[in-house]
Amino acid sequence: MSGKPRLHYVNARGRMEPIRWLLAAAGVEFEEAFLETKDDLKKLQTNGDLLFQQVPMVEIDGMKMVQTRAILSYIAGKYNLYGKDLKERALIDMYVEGLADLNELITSNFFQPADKKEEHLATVMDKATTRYFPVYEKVLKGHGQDFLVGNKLSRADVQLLEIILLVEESKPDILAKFPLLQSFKAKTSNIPNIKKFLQPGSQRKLPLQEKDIPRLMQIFH
Ligand SMILES: N[C@@H](CCC(=O)N[C@@H](CS)C(=O)NCC(=O)O)C(=O)O
Repeated sequence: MSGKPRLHYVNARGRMEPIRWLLAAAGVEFEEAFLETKDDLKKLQTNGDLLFQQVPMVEIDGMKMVQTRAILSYIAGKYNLYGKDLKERALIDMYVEGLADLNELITSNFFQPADKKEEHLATVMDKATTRYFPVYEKVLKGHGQDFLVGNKLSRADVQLLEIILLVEESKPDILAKFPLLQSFKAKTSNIPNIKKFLQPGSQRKLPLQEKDIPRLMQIFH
């Protein structure tokens, strides 16, 4: 055992990607064990390694943690990315849950029938522009800091940057009307640990391709 957290998931973004992002932002090196087949998943299930028979699973500090949100909370708490008190934590949780909702909308686009994808994506982008991004723009404005909460980086900032970049893959000008989010993006992308994670060849995963979907379905269904 190297002592590094060991991530068990498929070689794709999915539910593990925010965990990769958070560890990278915290400057924590991690190892990945990719599930290639349904048998790999079955093996973990049979060994009793997965509390609810599901991944993501992260081996960390002698635990085999499952449930994405629980894993993220643990990492955020451990690496001081979760606010300085309960009130800051409450704000961080609200901001993060909003981002999780937006992320879910984006991800659901993959599962739309081919002839509905374009229309669905337009609806999602509209929601991003009218419901979600205005909130973060307003928070940054009201708060007057480079970060969403307090005056230091938190898991909310890390997840906001992840989602901005994700949305920009479908709509590169999505931040056109959000000047504070533009400077937020520029500044947080330049934080050394994050900058490193954004370089090609890091453990950050590429967008899911249509051709990968059958392979992932075969493992999970
Ligand atoms: N609430 C869980 C859901 C985990 C989940 O749905 N995992 C899927 C892969 S993304 C899975 O393991 N599916 C296999 C199964 O349910 O048997 C979390 O957030 O971690």
